[in-house]
Amino acid sequence: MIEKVNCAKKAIELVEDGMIIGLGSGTTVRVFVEMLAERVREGMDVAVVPSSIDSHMLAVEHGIRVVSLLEHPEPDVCVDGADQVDRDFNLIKGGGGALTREKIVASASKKFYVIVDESKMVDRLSMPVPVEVLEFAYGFVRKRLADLGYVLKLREGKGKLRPVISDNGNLIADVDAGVIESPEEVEGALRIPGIVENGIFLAEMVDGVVVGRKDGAEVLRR
Ligand SMILES: O=C[C@H](O)[C@H](O)[C@H](O)COP(=O)(O)O
Repeated sequence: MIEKVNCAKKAIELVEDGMIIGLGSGTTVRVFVEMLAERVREGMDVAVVPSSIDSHMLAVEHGIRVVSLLEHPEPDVCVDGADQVDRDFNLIKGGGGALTREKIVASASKKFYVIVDESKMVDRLSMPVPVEVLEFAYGFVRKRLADLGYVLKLREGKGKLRPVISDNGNLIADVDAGVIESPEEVEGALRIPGIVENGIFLAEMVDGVVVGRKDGAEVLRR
């Protein structure tokens, strides 16, 4: 937890008065929101474009002004967590099923900063890749992935029978692609009609990674 706090503290330094902030989702973002709310109470004027219903509610509960991507199609900065970050800054995201809106908000923003504790830093991406799939296409997508040697598994929910449904009304599933040698290749292979989006965020999107450790945090840039 202290790692997340240190990480969020450092990320707050990247935020300036008057900014529109693309807001990611997840537990690290939650800590960031708490600190951002403090700044807002102190008089900082910012607004957020949330990437999930969860983040939207969180911002509202903390008294942070929420705006839409329709009004602000190019936020100044996006701050979001990740499930894994490799040595080149490729990411896997979507552990919370928010990958599609997160990828949209991160792509739309002028800068994209990833906030993680050091346990997320890995040599190579290796966890199953979250995907959002149209229910209509599920059988086809599963077969196409099996033909490529990948196993697709529907996400098991908590407090709900499967499948987990995204904020956009689609299925959330995970693709086991083993240890990923080439994130570009796997990301390309996951571009199948019916997969709305996949959880590989290529390094070219990332402006910096804020890594939280027990004794502080640092911003790594490419
Ligand atoms: O769908 C969820 C998001 O991609 C999160 O940003 C990611 O899962 C990291 O979340 P956390 O900060 O809770 O580890």
